[in-house]
This record gives sequence, C-alpha cells and structure tokens, in this order.
Amino acid sequence: MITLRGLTKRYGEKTVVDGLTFAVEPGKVTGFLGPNGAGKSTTMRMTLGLDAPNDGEVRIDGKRYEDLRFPLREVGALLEAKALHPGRSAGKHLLAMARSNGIPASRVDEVLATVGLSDVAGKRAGTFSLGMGQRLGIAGALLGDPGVLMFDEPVNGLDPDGVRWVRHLMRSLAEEGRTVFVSSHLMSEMQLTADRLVVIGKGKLLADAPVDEFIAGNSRTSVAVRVPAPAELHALEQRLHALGATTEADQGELVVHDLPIHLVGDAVHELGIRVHGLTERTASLEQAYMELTASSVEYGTGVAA
Ligand SMILES: Nc1ncnc2c1ncn2[C@@H]1O[C@H](COP(=O)(O)OP(=O)(O)OP(=O)(O)O)[C@@H](O)[C@H]1O
Repeated sequence: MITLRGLTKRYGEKTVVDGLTFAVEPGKVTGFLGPNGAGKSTTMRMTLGLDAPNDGEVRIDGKRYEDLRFPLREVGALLEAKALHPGRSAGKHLLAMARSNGIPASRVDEVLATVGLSDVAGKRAGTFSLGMGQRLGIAGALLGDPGVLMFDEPVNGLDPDGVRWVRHLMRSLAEEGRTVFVSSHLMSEMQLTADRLVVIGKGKLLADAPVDEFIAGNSRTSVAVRVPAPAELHALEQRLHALGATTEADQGELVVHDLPIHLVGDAVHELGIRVHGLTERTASLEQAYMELTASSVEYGTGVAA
C-alpha cells in the first residue's frame, strides 16, 4: 500500500505537486494519469526518496522510504529506463542491485527469464534497444520480489507484443496481491490494464476512482441514429429536443445526448420514421480523460479531438 498525505513539492515559485492525498491499494493495478508536467514523475520520485517533499508525506506500507532497510525487497520501481551503467552487462547490473539489498544471486536469472532477456544477460546494457532497456528496468523492479511496484511509462518503446506482455505482467502482479502503481499516456492500454485510476492535473488530484466509475462520471453516453430521409431526420431532431436531448450530426448519423436509448427508440417509433441504425455509443477512457483534464493541460495545442 502506498499512502500520500498532503504531499507537496515546489520548485521555486511553482508548486508541481500540490497537496496530494490518496492511497494506492494492494491487489489492484492503479493507473496514474495526467497531462505532461502534471507531476506524476515527481510524485513517484518522492515516493522513492529521490526528491524531498516540501510538505506532507508519502509512505510505503506505513514506512518512509528512507527507513526501509532493504528497499528493493519492499518496493520495486521502473522510473527512467536506461538509468544504468552502459558498460555493464544486464546480468552484472542486476547482480550489483541484488548484492546491495541482500537478495540471493539466483534471483537474477529468474527475473531475466521473466522479462525475456536470458539470452542477452551477458550483453552490455548500453547496446540495448529502448524496449530491451524497459524490460531490464522491469527486471530490476521485480528483483527483490517486493509487495509494492511502481512503473513510470513501462510500455514506452515496446512493440505491440511487449505492450501485451506488460499488461499481463501488471495484472498478474496485482492478482498475487501486490500494489501496482503505473503511469501511462496510453489510455486504451490503461482501460485494459487498470482497476482504478488516480488522475492529477497541475499537481492537484482530479480523480481517484475505479475505472468504470471514472468513465461513467466524466463522460456522456450517447445514441447514434441513422435516418436516411432528411425530412424525417428533421422531425426526429425536433422531437428529441422537446424531450430534453441535445443532438449533433456526425458522419451521416444523428448523435443524441442526454436521452437513454429506449426513449430515442420510442420517439422513432412514435413518429413512424425509417431508421437504418440505432446504436449506443459508450465513452472510452480517453474521452472521459480528455473531458476531465481539458482545463489542466499545460502544454496543449488547443486542437479538439
Ligand atoms: N528538478 C526540477 N527542477 C525544476 N522543475 C522541475 C524539476 N523536476 C520537475 N520539474 C517540473 O515539475 C513539473 C512536473 O514534472 P513531472 O515530470 O513530475 O510531470 P509528469 O506528470 O511526470 O510529466 P510527463 O507526463 O511529461 O512525464 C513540470 O513542470 C516540470 O518542469
């Protein structure tokens, strides 16, 4: 379990992490989302004692990182991939980490196998591709068999096969009862991987909720109707507006907001008009995320999706 209470970090005049209070629970994958510069990495760095908070605190299973005798056995993290000695082999790199934390050397081969790097254990880490570097970073996080794991953008640089592999790994780590905290900008991937989401913007907490609840609470489901005759389409639009719905045209379909699908169907039936399609459009995590963070984007382009 990771617990944050009023966690705050300032750089000069700027407050980059602003009073964050939330808990990351065991047995779940918790996604950590926010626009560029929202403060995700800074929060993770403070959790690992790499940055000192100006205010508030963060604890791992009730303890401060600094007080952990063998930190790698309690919390494993992938922050910046490739933050390692480029001349050292993958195996030696992990062995050095293991030694410093009283972890048996046999774990090195185990985690190399888990991440699929056994064949390149003797190769210098500096020659690794971005994806191999990510896998090595993940191996390092798993080395101490910790109960808490943090991953900052773990699928960055991975091919589709690697992305799937990370998804399954995260899920299985959570199913083993571990606390899994993972940041990502890939919303479709987060929708598949996470149970819960913590969303921040400009350092402040915007949401802390199960994925389904987050999507339902931050988006509108809509109904798309395809009406071939323009006169009938107009009549339907008027009827729907009278029922309190709002509508918009999208790629030959009438998209209806704020009215459940059965009432849209009833309106069609009552007017006796011909339709070529009536479908519910459920929102994606990406849509919900964009709605929520629209006002928190620091470096936006102003281009709507
Ligand atoms: N050492 C530092 N000195 C000054 N400002 C910093 C420092 N580290 C981070 N910042 C600033 O803090 C803010 C938060 O950065 P952080 O990297 O935590 O965001 P992030 O949410 O991880 O972003 P991204 O999604 O782009 O990785 C940014 O405005 C960044 O410029």
